[in-house]
Amino acid sequence: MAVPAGRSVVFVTGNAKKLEEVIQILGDRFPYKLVSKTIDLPEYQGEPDEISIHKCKEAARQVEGPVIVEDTCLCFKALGGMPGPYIKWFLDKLKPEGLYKLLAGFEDKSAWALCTFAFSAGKDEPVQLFRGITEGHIVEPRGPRDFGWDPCFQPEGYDKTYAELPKEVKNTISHRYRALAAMSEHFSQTNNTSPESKKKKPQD
Ligand SMILES: O=c1[nH]c(=O)c2ncn([C@@H]3O[C@H](COP(=O)(O)OP(=O)(O)OP(=O)(O)O)[C@@H](O)[C@H]3O)c2[nH]1
Ligand SMILES: [Mg+2]
Repeated sequence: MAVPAGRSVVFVTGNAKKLEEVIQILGDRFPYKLVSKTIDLPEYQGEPDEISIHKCKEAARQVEGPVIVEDTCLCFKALGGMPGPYIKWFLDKLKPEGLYKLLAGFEDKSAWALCTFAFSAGKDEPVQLFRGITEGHIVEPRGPRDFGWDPCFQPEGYDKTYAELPKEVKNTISHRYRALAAMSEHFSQTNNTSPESKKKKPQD
């Protein structure tokens, strides 16, 4: 499913830090004009794919046009993948210190961050998913506190937490970067092979 050339896609999120990273990561690599809209979409329950599909359908219903949404999970191996999509509430109540303490009784501190972008061309259109995973460990919080659980997630192969790493580094290894790379690649291909790509792109 492609978006007509030159069209805008609305990124619906209530999270300013997510939006900031998406803009930094995408730069001008995305073939459509990305505009953002702040809507606090419902926090659905279920498996990550189902949640992203629901979220995207609701966004498309409200925006009535092409939309992108994103849902982030932080999954602890020792807890069978929990908190997963419920990390928002765990973080809210426990803060990064409490997330670390949650694993006190377990030797295995390994975890993975999963980011799912979901795209729909509009209301009643199908939803496409693009996923990115970064593996790491849950550690005692270190670094600036300006974004969620970043201080307690140390990506594999690094001795710094997401929060301690320069943004330029986080943004080339993160779950969000990987999911966006998959989405950009898909749309670049769709864009290059669609008949519209051979025409001059109209300005918005
Ligand atoms: O330290 C972090 N580094 C990240 O890279 C990151 N990405 C998301 N989060 C947090 O994890 C929860 C996901 O929940 P979530 O996907 O439903 O997001 P949200 O409700 O804030 O926004 P949205 O659903 O309106 O887009 C929320 O608490 C986010 O703040 C992150 N924390
Ligand atoms: Mg949310």
